[in-house]
Amino acid sequence: MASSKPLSRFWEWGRNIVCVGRNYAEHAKEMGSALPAEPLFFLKPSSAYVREGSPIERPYYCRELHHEVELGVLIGRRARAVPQDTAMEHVAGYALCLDMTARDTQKHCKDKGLPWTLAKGFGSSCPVSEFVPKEKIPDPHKLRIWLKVNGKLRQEGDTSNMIFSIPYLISYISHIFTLEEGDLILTGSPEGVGSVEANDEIEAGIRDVVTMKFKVQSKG
Ligand SMILES: O=C(O)/C=C/C(=O)CC(=O)C(=O)O
Ligand SMILES: [Mg+2]
Repeated sequence: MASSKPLSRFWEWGRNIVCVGRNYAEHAKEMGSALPAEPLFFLKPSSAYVREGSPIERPYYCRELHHEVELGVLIGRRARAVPQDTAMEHVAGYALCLDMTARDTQKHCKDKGLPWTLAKGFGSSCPVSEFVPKEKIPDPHKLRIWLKVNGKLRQEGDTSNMIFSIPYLISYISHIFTLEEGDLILTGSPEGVGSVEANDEIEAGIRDVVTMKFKVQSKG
């Protein structure tokens, strides 16, 4: 377990949340989506952050709220058009993250060719664990990430199965816009995504590194 105190300043700064999609072949397959030739990404507002102790809230327009467990990469130093071979120098550390998704809304957006903001960017759509400094994770591509709902295992994946590696993602994104200190990159979900209901408890972890628990808000 990470023994260090969380560096909450990273979360409090309220920086950008950049999410990568379809970065695991098995998840793209379960969604019936083609594998991306280049990274697919979208943004969440910083108000999407939620820390342990606060609930995940289902947006009023959503009937099918899904969990996606993902490794988060926290940027520690500004990255502007950086090459892959120095990209990891810009990483401060990691966090476990959930990319909570209004799946029915996302399907509607996909069908209509609309952006995914309603489906992915609502308040509390980005629960995060405590911050894990990079020194505690020698190789972020050798991690086991998992998620349980009410004690039952739903997702378990290995970060070695990412289609686009972390240096590739940092380099790619940094050629489109500058990544600032405190920005968080969600690196995509492995397979096994599924629905949660009011009062469900989500527990998730990076094996031997960190765990976190969140409750889904009851209705009313
Ligand atoms: O392909 C789809 O229909 C949906 C993909 C996602 O929701 C993308 C992600 O957020 C992900 O892969 O983690
Ligand atoms: Mg995702």
